[in-house]
Amino acid sequence: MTGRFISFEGIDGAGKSTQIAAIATWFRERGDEVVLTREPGGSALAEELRALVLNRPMDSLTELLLMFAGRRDHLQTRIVPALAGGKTVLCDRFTDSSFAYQGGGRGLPLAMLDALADWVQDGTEPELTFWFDLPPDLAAARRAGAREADRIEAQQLDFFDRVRAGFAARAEQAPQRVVRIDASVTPDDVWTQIEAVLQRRYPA
Ligand SMILES: Nc1ncnc2c1ncn2[C@@H]1O[C@H](COP(=O)(O)OP(=O)(O)OP(=O)(O)O)[C@@H](O)[C@H]1O
Ligand SMILES: Cc1cn([C@H]2C[C@H](O)[C@@H](COP(=O)(O)O)O2)c(=O)[nH]c1=O
Repeated sequence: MTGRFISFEGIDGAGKSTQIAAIATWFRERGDEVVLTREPGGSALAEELRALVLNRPMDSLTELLLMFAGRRDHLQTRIVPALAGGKTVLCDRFTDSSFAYQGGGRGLPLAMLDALADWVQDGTEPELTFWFDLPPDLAAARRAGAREADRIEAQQLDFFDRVRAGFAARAEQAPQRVVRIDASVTPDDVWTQIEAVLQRRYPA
C-alpha cells in the first residue's frame, strides 16, 4: 500500500503551521492515518541537525549539506516507512525549501541541488505541495509579532525576495504538483483556498 506525501512551503511566517492542523483533521475525518512532520528535522537525528543549522554560524554549502543529511535520515526512518504503511504524510517544508533558500537565497548552483535531491530522495517526492505565497515585508511583520528570529529568519528582505522567487520558479517547473495559495489574506480565507484544492484532488 502506498500513502500520500504532501508538503507545505513558503517564506518564514507565511502561515503554514497555522493551517496544517486543520489539513490533518480534514484527512483524519476521511479515515486516513496522518503523520505530521517537518524539515529541517522530523527524525531524532535530523532534529539535532536542525538545532545546529538554525543556530550555529556556517557557510552556505555546509548549510545545504546538513539540510540534505537530515532529509536522508528523515526519509529513511519516518517518511518512507509511513508511506509504505499507507499513511498520509504532511510535511512542513521539504526539498523545495532547499531550492528556494540555499539555491535562490544563498545562490548555490541548482545543478548541485538537483544531484543531491536525486541521491538523497531516490525517487520519493511529494505528490502535492501547497506554496503559501506572500510578500516578504508582510511575512516579516507577522514574524516580528510572533517570535525571536533564528539565523535564517534574521536575513534581510532582499534574501526573502530571492527565496520567494525560488519558490515561484519551482511552482513554474512543476505546475501539477505545486499549488500556489494566496497567503496574504485572513486565515479563514487561506483555509477556503486549501479546502477547495483538497476537495478537487481527493474527492470523497
Ligand atoms: N493568514 C494570516 N493572517 C495574519 N496572520 C497570520 C496568518 N496566518 C498566520 N498568521 C500569524 O503569523 C505568524 C506566523 O504564522 P505561522 O507560524 O503559521 O507561519 P509559518 O509559515 O509556519 O512560519 P515558519 O515557516 O517560519 O515556521 C503567527 O503569529 C500566526 O498567528
Ligand atoms: C527544509 C529547509 C528549511 N530551510 C529553512 C527555512 C526556515 O527558515 C527554517 C525552518 O524553520 P521553520 O520555522 O521550521 O519553517 O529552515 C532551509 O533553508 N532549507 C531547507 O531545505
